[in-house]
Amino acid sequence: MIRFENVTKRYRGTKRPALSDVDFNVEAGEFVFLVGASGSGKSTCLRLILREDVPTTGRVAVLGRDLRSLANRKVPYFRRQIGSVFQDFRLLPSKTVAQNVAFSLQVIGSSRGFIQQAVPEALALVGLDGKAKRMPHELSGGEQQRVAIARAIVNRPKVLLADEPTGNLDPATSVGIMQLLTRINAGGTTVVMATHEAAFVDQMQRRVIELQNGVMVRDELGGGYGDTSSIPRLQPETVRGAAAAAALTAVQEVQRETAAVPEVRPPDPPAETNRPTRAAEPAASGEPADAGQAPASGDEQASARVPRTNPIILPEVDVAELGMADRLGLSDGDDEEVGPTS
Ligand SMILES: Nc1ncnc2c1ncn2[C@@H]1O[C@H](COP(=O)(O)OP(=O)(O)OP(=O)(O)O)[C@@H](O)[C@H]1O
Repeated sequence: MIRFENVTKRYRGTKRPALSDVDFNVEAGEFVFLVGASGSGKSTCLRLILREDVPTTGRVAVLGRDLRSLANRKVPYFRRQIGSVFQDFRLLPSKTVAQNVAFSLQVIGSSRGFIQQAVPEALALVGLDGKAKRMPHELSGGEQQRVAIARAIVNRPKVLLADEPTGNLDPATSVGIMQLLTRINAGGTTVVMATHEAAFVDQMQRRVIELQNGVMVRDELGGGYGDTSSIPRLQPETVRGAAAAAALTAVQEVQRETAAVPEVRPPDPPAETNRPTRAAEPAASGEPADAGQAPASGDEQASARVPRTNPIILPEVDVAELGMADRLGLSDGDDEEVGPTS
């Protein structure tokens, strides 16, 4: 279905070829991950499959056609059989969800009847049947990518190319997109997906083609993402000034709380004398009540919750005085370490 024969692609003005002697064959119905570091040549592969570019040497054949001999005027017809989705969705912002999906059918001259039937079907497949009239900006990123997928498959292409389709999405949303692509593949569409998502590649155990600097270094059925040990790890590190910022926040919090506490005055003497008073009322001298007396009644407990002292008045914190700019690492040329240990 997709055949690369000793494909080398050299972009003008570059020293190193983007692809060097790449050779593989994708059969109908396969799900293939293209993996490799940034710049390894994944997108170049997809561009060659879509006939956006041609190899410098070697041959690319898709759906039985040698793309080098495909006349330019026939390229749009050829592309109708290939759906594409990208990291940045590429929706038309002024068209509704349904219009975005319908648009790809209108440009290829599909009949009104077919469009009216195919668009709702595609939106239902991607789980967006209730959102046909929404504008793209009213959707989440995951929903926008679903629209893009609906647009890519509405014409029932034989091949779906996906270039980092989850690159802009959070992990949970990405899982939904991967499930959707798996479902589309299960329906018979060949899927070729370029990705950096090691976890998905490891979990799905599909065919993996790995590129390194344009060279195909692995073609493995049921493979994982591969060796990620060379990828730098993100280590927890001390954030400069974090301790000072936390301390300032805590002080300001206390200030706010104490400022909000009403001044505590001894309660007025009760009109009646038939209730216990000693534990609830401070002594005339202002001394706190003796906690060692008889168990307090409900009233007394409520009274005991009232703060018994005047609020602590803290002076306003002068940020400049604390040298916050320095402590937050915002001043020039100051190497002083301020962190949890200082
Ligand atoms: N139009 C172009 N002109 C010149 N060089 C290009 C062009 N497109 C890509 N390249 C170069 O070809 C190499 C492969 O690029 P490609 O975009 O295929 O890599 P990639 O694996 O898809 O990277 P990423 O994961 O970052 O998308 C890179 O060195 C890149 O700089």
